[in-house]
Amino acid sequence: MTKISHEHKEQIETGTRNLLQAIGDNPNRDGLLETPERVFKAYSEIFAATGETQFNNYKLFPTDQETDMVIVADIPFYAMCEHHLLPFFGTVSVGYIPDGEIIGLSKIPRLVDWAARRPSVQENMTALICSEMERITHPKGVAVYIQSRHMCMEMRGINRPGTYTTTSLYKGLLKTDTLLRQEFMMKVRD
Ligand SMILES: Nc1nc2c(ncn2[C@@H]2O[C@H](COP(=O)(O)OP(=O)(O)OP(=O)(O)O)[C@@H](O)[C@H]2O)c(=O)[nH]1
Ligand SMILES: [Zn+2]
Repeated sequence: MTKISHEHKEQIETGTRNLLQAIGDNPNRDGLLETPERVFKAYSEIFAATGETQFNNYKLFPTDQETDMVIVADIPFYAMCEHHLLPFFGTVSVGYIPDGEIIGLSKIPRLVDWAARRPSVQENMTALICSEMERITHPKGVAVYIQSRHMCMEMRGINRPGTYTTTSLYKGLLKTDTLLRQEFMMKVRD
């Protein structure tokens, strides 16, 4: 994943100082002196895949075995909502029915991290993981299910701690075959 370029370091640091000043704090007090640089470092990680449209860090293996469905369930993720720049976090479950090619299993959590490391909303993150699984593995079907808590709904605004939002997207056989879809949901839902 690319990082925020060094030429943008100054921009983020100045922005952070302005923000601290605007909320009524003093960016020059001891406790805040290194904060702008820390924010730059943190955002470099948290937003590392901003603007990237294709996930490239994967490996495929040919297979002539018949496999009904491969599921990687409960992959933890942390992302930032694009409306408030506050965290939303939870788990992603990905299922797919291979068609002659399988993806290295660890690449699925890597895909989830890549999709999460940009300002986004849960629905778009769900769609991005799903469309990249389709593009990369050319499967007979894909399912993506996300369960997430949104800090913008918990620590401000409507203030509803503990509420969960679920989103899902089904393609191919997992959209058209109710039994397969039920099997996926049974395996990923507690
Ligand atoms: N659909 C969707 N909405 C989200 C997501 N993250 C945050 N939101 C919502 O984005 C909306 C933004 O609404 P606005 O009315 O523009 O912003 P706001 O005044 O801060 O809204 P409140 O949160 O209701 O105080 C809110 O309803 C948030 O709950 C997400 O991942 N998906
Ligand atoms: Zn939000």
